[in-house]
Amino acid sequence: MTSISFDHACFDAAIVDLDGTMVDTLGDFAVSLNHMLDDLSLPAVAPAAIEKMVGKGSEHLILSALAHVMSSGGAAPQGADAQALHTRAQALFDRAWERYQHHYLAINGQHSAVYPGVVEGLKALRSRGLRLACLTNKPTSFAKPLLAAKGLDGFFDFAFGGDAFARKKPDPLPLLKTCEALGTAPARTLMIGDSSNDAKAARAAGCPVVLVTYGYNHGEPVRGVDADGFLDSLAELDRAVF
Ligand SMILES: O=C(O)COP(=O)(O)O
Ligand SMILES: [Mg+2]
Repeated sequence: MTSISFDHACFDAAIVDLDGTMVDTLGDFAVSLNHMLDDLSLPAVAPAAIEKMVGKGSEHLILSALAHVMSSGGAAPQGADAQALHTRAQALFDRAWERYQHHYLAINGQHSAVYPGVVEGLKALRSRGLRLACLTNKPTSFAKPLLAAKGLDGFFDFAFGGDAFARKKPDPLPLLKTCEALGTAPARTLMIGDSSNDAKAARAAGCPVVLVTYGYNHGEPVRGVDADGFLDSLAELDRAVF
């Protein structure tokens, strides 16, 4: 159940996160990363480990996966060992990114599913006259075909990826730029996400923020994050926000 209640007159627009909020993309991440690791003759990484690495963009995801398998998936090394591991992972980055991009674009959406309640929630927001933008940390070239493949693109006036602006969430810049594109004030633009990244960016930008309880929050309980409310399904937006 939801613990929020907003008057719809509070909002002119909503900014909606993609991975972990609208689409469960863990399968796409696992397939693409493991093809990439195989191309580099490195061992595979389990989806449970990948889930904790998602949300901070592709560069972070690739470096985390490389470091994870290069440390044999054991306890994260500390201090000088961690630095040495990061340097080794960084040395493989360019080749890894090229392989990852190749594989991701080849399978984009095939191992992913729209979460229950998403379409109902987006329809409710639109029917109240809110403008919508999708704002994700994944590259725009991955995000746009994914939204189209899942039939979600028609809801959005804009779709911006992690490479659309100079900095990614949790920096407030992408939210402020998205509000600018939408022509709405941050205080009247609701952020809907699944992680502390979304909430921190929203707080710093001055946007109200609600988080879904089913996504990826870097392996931490999402209800511990500072947000204005939590939703078990975007379908709850119909009752919670209006
Ligand atoms: O890190 C990613 O690629 C996913 O990011 P998102 O949760 O902002 O959509
Ligand atoms: Mg997310």
